[in-house]
Amino acid sequence: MTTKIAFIGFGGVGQSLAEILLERKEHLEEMYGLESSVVAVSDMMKGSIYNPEGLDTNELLKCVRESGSVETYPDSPHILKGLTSIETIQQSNADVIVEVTYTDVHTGEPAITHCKTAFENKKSVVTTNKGPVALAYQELSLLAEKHGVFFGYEGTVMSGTPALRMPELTLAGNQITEIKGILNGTTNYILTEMEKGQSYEAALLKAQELGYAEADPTSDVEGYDARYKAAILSSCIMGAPIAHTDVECEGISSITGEMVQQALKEGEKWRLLARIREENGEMKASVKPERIKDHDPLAGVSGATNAIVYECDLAGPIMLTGAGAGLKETGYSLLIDLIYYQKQKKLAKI
Ligand SMILES: NC(=O)C1=CN([C@@H]2O[C@H](COP(=O)(O)OP(=O)(O)OC[C@H]3O[C@@H](n4cnc5c(N)ncnc54)[C@H](OP(=O)(O)O)[C@@H]3O)[C@@H](O)[C@H]2O)C=CC1
Ligand SMILES: N[C@@H](CC=O)C(=O)O
Repeated sequence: MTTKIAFIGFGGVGQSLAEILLERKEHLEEMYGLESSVVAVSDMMKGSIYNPEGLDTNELLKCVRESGSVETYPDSPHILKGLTSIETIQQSNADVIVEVTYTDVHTGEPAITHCKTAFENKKSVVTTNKGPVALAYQELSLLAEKHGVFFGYEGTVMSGTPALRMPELTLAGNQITEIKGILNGTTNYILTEMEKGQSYEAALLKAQELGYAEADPTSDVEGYDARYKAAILSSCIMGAPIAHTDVECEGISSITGEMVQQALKEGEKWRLLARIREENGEMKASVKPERIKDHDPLAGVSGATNAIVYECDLAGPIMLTGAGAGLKETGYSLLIDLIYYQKQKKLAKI
């Protein structure tokens, strides 16, 4: 049965998933039985469109890229334009809501409300928005369970690199005692560009152009994005919810070009490191720039690549490295969730 999809937010990541679904259509149907149809898009500035019978994704992407609005899509008897995000979630016939609005690093809204509304209307959610998972994971996963729907959020930590499913599935049975890593692509890109002599400002601009940075890049450079990711890892992987405000947080805005060059001369590199560990029965987490030795595996992680180390009591330390940001990579993280949604549907769990 065709999975009907509604996009709430249609920026870089949303458009990238739409493109992947188009390009891989046959492969997804043959390999995973994932037949999908985009029925709606609702975006703050790019407008809103709904056709219960499905939209032509090629045409949709053409409209948004050429005119900046999905509402230039040709009219037809079934098409409805102008629904708000909440109306789209409540009134459309979508099975899955792809929540890809901006991450608000203080309140998690409006994404938390989008997810709740979807679950209460028996719709599944896949999202790369860190707000709902960092701030309301317990409540939202219980709500999804209560309504028998799926909640996928793989891309909220390290985009398309399976930083959440790998420990949950492949490292199952271990007790994970500590997690540390580089969890923000933008700041790692800036620091490594500064190592090559580039200025902080020029590197940040490039990270924005490449689609790595948050809508407001303060979230990246002040560490708030990585702080959300630390909170997500603590509740989803360590099983210990921690308030994001309890994560010690310092960004990279005070790191100067001179500091970066001085560290290099002394055989060290600056990296923005997140650490989550249990101390005296209490979960502690921090995000801060640290100077690490050149031979530390984390020092070799450059550009928008991220890395994470899980300290496992049985398997020992396991390090995973891969993209931490990027439109295609993050679009792909949503595809992983859609494939898992499809698997659950097949098992009649949802
Ligand atoms: N880019 C990346 O590498 C990664 C991004 N993420 C997360 O994925 C999400 C999407 O990222 P990305 O596509 O890069 O961001 P963009 O800023 O490109 O896209 C977000 C879109 O959401 C729209 N939007 C904002 N608020 C609302 C609302 N209330 N209702 C409907 N639409 C809204 C924006 O509208 P408009 O601009 O038209 O006003 C924009 O088009 C973010 O939460 C981000 O943190 C996660 C991992 C990696
Ligand atoms: N802005 C974020 C995007 C992914 O979460 C980053 O740079 O890591």
